[in-house]
Amino acid sequence: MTNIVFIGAGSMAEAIIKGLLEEEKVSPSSICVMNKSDEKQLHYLNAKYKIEIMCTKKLALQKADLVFLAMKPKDAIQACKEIASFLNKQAIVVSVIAGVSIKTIESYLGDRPIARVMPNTSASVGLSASALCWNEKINNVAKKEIINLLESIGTVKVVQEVDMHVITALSGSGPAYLYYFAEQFEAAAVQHGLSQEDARQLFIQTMKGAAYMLMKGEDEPAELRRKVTSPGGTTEAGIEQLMFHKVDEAIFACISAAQQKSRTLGEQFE
Ligand SMILES: NC(=O)C1=CN([C@@H]2O[C@H](COP(=O)(O)OP(=O)(O)OC[C@H]3O[C@@H](n4cnc5c(N)ncnc54)[C@H](OP(=O)(O)O)[C@@H]3O)[C@@H](O)[C@H]2O)C=CC1
Ligand SMILES: O=C(O)[C@@H]1CCC=N1
Repeated sequence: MTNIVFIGAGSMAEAIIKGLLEEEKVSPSSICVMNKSDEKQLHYLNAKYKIEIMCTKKLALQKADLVFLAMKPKDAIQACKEIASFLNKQAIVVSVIAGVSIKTIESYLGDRPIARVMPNTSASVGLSASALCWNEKINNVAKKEIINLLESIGTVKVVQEVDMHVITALSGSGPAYLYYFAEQFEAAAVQHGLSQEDARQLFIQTMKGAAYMLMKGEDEPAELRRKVTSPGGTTEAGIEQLMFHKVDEAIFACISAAQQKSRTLGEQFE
């Protein structure tokens, strides 16, 4: 993939660009990024990553091998209309847009190779959990190239498109839930007298250690929890409060609402 164009220059585009460049999978000069109007953001990206920003839409898209659609769902139709006539026939379109189906994108960009990926912002440190699906126009060579490229920003799971809504809710939005937990646990520890610095460091390391234990996969999550929870001890007292306050129901409602929002966002454009 020698020429990559990003349509959209926000958080997700930057996270992917940062991950790709850090892995040296592509050179800065092979990436061109454009947005709707925020020139300051383009200059920031150019200064930080040395990627191209002054590209002419028509020329950049005519020679693009890969085009990332990285705008909000509400801007997707307008953006697709703006690029449709300039895209070359071979260009592979990779959409990171939440909710919007491949079929909808095909209806604006025509019958061409289109993939949909749901990454997350941990792409910027090479730790995205990306889910990927595609239409039948993507050949095996292109599949391998896309997977190879996305592996430079984290793990890649090839999935059925129908699963993308719940995946968006789980791992696309997921980092935000964990940051929310970090905020709340830190605040609670500070209210009980710990310094913010100590609270943050201890909680981060706790999340990292727990994630590592889960990754090793030697025990189920429930068994790992049991090993921490001494009968009549502190963990039991804490978990009882999580159960009393129905955190399980809150988490179910969180995933339900997020996946439903993904469906609704997509349906708006069908
Ligand atoms: N943020 C996240 O954690 C994740 C986001 N996503 C998906 O990624 C997409 C982008 O999200 P995010 O990066 O957070 O959004 P941002 O708001 O940060 O960025 C959106 C970008 O799209 C640009 N844009 C809007 N309209 C057009 C247009 N017509 N032509 C070119 N560029 C345009 C904006 O330009 P300007 O600023 O000039 O208006 C801006 O650069 C969304 O669809 C989201 O669902 C997926 C996974 C995770
Ligand atoms: O909040 C959003 O809509 C996007 C999609 C997944 C993460 N952020």
